[in-house]
Amino acid sequence: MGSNYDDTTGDYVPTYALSIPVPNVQELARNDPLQVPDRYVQKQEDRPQEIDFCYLSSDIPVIDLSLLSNGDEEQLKKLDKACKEWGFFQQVVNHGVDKEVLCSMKGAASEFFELPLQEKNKYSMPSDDIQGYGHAYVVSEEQLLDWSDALILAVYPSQYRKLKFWPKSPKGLSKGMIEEYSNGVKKVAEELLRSLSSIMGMEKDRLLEMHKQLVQAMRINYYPACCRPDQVLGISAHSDTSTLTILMQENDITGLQIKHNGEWVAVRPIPDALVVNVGDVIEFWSNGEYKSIEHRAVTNKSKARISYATFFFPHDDVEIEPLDHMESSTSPHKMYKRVKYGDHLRSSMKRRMEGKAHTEMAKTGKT
Ligand SMILES: COc1ccc(-c2cc(=O)c3c(O)c(OC)c(OC)c(O)c3o2)cc1
Ligand SMILES: O=C(O)CCC(=O)C(=O)O
Ligand SMILES: [Fe+2]
Repeated sequence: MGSNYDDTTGDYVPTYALSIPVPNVQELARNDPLQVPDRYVQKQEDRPQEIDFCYLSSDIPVIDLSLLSNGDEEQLKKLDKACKEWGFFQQVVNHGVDKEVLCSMKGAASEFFELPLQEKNKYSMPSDDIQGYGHAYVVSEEQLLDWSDALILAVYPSQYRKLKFWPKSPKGLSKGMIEEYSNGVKKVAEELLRSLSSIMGMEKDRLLEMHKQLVQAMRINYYPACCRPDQVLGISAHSDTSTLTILMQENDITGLQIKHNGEWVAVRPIPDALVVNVGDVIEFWSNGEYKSIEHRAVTNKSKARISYATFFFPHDDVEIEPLDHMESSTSPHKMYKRVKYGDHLRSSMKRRMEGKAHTEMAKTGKT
């Protein structure tokens, strides 16, 4: 497992997998809005089809964080059910992150993406890093590509930050702004981890302690409008390698879809709600009782969409394996092999995002 010296902070920061440089999609769409290059056209079976509305967005569980943090039994039951049946839930009310902070983050990020390419490229992601502006998870010249660009930043612990990738303009997407937003969603994640600890039959702080150090990274996705939204994917189907992911989406553009009982369900945004999904680490610790959710993002013809994913995950050295007490009558043995978290994260980054392939491989220990 590697680390790199960061000359802006003087710290050693973990390094990740190589990614092959690919064109900027926003520029591609701007230069030729009526064409989709072949490399972005998905295989027939992966293309977003019309969803037949077997499940509706409104079926996705909604959790009230303020009730949950007061130990409300009904919300705890709802959380347990949401994690078991969906791996995914929306919090509408009382998540505690100031609406102004959510709005400022959105305004600042759209200003960033509107900067000229030359300006944004000052923060360009090197091929041997996962931080910066560009594309991660591109592992072969033949791989089909997603219709999006991203800005990825490690936020906590602060020594993982590489400040050379933190935008200096526009002023709005400043260090202070990113920290304010990140501190807000961190409190939400910590609260949820306490409740998850309880429903997994442990002391409230146990899950947090098991991280050794709660690592937090942010990925701001930019999906340009696309003339053929039926042929491309904004982000291919995947589950997050995190413990939990908190996603903020635009209030008025639908793009996120989750796989539920084999069907894709559109997650229509609820204004100012934070969307939360269970990541692979919870799936492993819970011995598969709570599943990391497979999800993807689709594009649309008329509007660009921006989404803000914050990943929370353990320190690289933490050994992840199903907890002894999570072996149950339905899964009487440990379904996943023990793996160092850093190895799981890096091996998932060495592969293209492909649904839940990496959690399936973790069952055999061949990640
Ligand atoms: C030190 O800088 C970083 C470390 C890790 C990440 C990061 C963590 C993830 O868990 C993660 C992820 O789960 C993911 O979904 C598969 C993803 O792509 C959509 C990530 O880019 C990602 O990054 C970031 C920065
Ligand atoms: O844009 C979205 O709604 C999904 C983004 C996502 O899945 C991710 O960044 O991991
Ligand atoms: Fe994701």
